[in-house]
Amino acid sequence: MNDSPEIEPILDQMAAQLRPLLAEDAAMVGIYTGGVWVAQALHQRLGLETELGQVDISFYRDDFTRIGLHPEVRASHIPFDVDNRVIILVDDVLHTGRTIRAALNEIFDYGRPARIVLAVLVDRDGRELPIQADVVGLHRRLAAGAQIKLTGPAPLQLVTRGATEHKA
Ligand SMILES: O=P(O)(O)OC[C@H]1O[C@H](OP(=O)(O)OP(=O)(O)O)[C@H](O)[C@@H]1O
Ligand SMILES: O=c1cc[nH]c(=O)[nH]1
Repeated sequence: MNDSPEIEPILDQMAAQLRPLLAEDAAMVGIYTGGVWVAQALHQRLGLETELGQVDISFYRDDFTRIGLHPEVRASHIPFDVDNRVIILVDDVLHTGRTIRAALNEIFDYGRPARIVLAVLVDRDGRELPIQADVVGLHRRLAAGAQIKLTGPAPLQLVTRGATEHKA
């Protein structure tokens, strides 16, 4: 079901919430795939000088040894020194929290940031780890089998698949 709200105003709102949290040398990292699209939009709105970083968390997944490698693994690229920096970590959907756990592990392999701020376009229910976002575009409560997916890169749209959404 394509029930996509307008994404551009949500991105504007997220950028406005992020602005006061930025230190002078703040940098941004997006998680492939959808998180990179959202990060590109926020990076541009915030006018960050540091080049956008991208991570593919496939090697850091906690089920990696069970399911193996996704056929389409992209190279992670963090083109700045993470030590002592404020890093804005961006993803499209926060669900169980396992992707964010993996991304944090990967970032810490590069160094020790001063702070990591988490921004997500959609915060849906179903957390399995104690991870919360600092900036959220929209909240969704979905039935267990349902999925909300960001399609893109242009236009960015949210598509809900599976069971019916029961509460916004
Ligand atoms: O909180 P979690 O339960 O970990 O789920 C959230 C992740 O699920 C989706 O990624 P997916 O693995 O589908 O990859 P994609 O971004 O390439 O579609 C989404 O983009 C988030 O990264
Ligand atoms: O609904 C969901 C859950 C996990 N990942 C998504 O992209 N959507």
